[in-house]
Amino acid sequence: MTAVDMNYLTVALPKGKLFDKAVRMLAGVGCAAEGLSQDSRKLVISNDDAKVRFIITKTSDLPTYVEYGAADIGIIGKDVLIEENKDVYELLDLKFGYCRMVAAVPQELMQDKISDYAHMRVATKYPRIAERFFHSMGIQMEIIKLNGSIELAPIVGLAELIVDLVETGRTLRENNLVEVAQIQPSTARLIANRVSFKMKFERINSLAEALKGLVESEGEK
Ligand SMILES: Nc1ncnc2c1ncn2[C@@H]1O[C@H](COP(=O)(O)OP(=O)(O)OP(=O)(O)O)[C@@H](O)[C@H]1O
Ligand SMILES: O=P(O)(O)OC[C@H]1O[C@H](OP(=O)(O)OP(=O)(O)O)[C@H](O)[C@@H]1O
Repeated sequence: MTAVDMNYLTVALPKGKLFDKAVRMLAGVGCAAEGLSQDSRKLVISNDDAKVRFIITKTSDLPTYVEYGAADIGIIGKDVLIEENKDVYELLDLKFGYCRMVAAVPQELMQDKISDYAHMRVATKYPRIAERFFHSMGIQMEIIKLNGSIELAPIVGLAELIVDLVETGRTLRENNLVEVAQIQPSTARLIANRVSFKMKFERINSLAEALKGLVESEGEK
């Protein structure tokens, strides 16, 4: 079966922090498959009765699968959606996976104002977001792209600042870093391929409506 099989809905799920809750929410609106787990080595899991198949992708690749129509819909963090900048529809804020993108520095490098950091080096997994933020502040910076453990960079002198996600603040604290700017809050979003949204409108729209109802009922608890 190919991704363009009109009878199937292909749903992309990101491996990692958002996976379990995304699976639970989809199951809550009747979109499920047996054995759907990120511990499994299987990357495609189908439910032939419900005519749905799930694909499990690396987080940062998920918008690409949806943009190209290899998946009809997907669930992904707003941070990744902005960073990857793909041509997809954002259908719904699923209101989980709360975190925020911040700029942070080692305590001893704290300055009075953000412009005092001009021309320093910024380590980040999110170069587009970092670039855009400093540009909007009228500050020229050198952006260094890393793939994880960003907090290490200022400790070993690779960069003076970082732009990274903060949830509890524990990672910043334990590495003696302090926030110097809030950049962007993030939650998980439901996204759709533009063509799929038209061709499979009934199915995608009713799923999005059901998820919206679930989000609202969870918000009331
Ligand atoms: N504490 C947190 N740290 C990072 N992301 C978080 C956190 N809380 C929620 N999120 C959300 O979860 C998404 C996925 O995070 P996760 O750490 O699983 O992926 P990743 O680290 O970007 O992927 P990979 O490990 O493949 O590089 C993030 O894009 C963000 O939207
Ligand atoms: O505020 P906290 O609750 O401490 O969470 C924030 C940390 O979690 C994420 O890292 P992750 O675990 O995804 O590892 P990574 O940096 O290697 O991607 C993020 O990049 C921070 O390092």
